[in-house]
Amino acid sequence: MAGSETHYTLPLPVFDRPVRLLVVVAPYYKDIADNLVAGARAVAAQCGADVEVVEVPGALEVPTAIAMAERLAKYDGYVALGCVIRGETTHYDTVCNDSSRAISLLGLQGACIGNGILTVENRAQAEVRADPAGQNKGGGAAAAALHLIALSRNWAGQTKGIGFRA
Ligand SMILES: Nc1c(NC[C@H](O)[C@H](O)[C@H](O)CO)[nH]c(=O)[nH]c1=O
Ligand SMILES: CC(=O)[C@@H](O)COP(=O)(O)O
Repeated sequence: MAGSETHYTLPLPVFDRPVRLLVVVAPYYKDIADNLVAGARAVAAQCGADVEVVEVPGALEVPTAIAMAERLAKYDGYVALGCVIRGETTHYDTVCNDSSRAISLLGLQGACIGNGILTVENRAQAEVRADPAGQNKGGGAAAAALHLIALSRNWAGQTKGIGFRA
């Protein structure tokens, strides 16, 4: 790890055929969301991926929209973006946990999803995490989706098949 990095980052995958990414963003905090999308777009561009962006009202709607898109069989992967900032009530926990859980369940069903929904205590924490020149969590979520797409493509056709003997 070099300089001010806080964690190791895998090199981006290389693709030999087109990649279609859908970014599903909740612009509940619009400036934060805009930065997350900018970071995701920049990383997608580095891999030559095509990007479509759709907006939903809040983080809770993000996995629902991804599930709807997955049924279209049109995208190779998804980037979930948004920001949840703790308020006065327990609603914060519901929005954080349910959006995250639903995204994870979609992933276990085979969707290639990077989760870039920020779950923070205050706006300052969100700003540094969304900033493409800061922690760039939007870019990180795009990279995660791209890595899963690459893994899934590399493994396609490598099943044991009927009658396989080790
Ligand atoms: N409080 C935040 C929300 N809340 C809204 C929910 O996500 C949802 O849209 C509503 O309950 C209707 O189903 N959403 C965020 O993205 N961020 C928040 O901080
Ligand atoms: C994260 C939330 O759900 C939040 O913004 C709602 O705020 P509150 O708990 O004050 O209603």
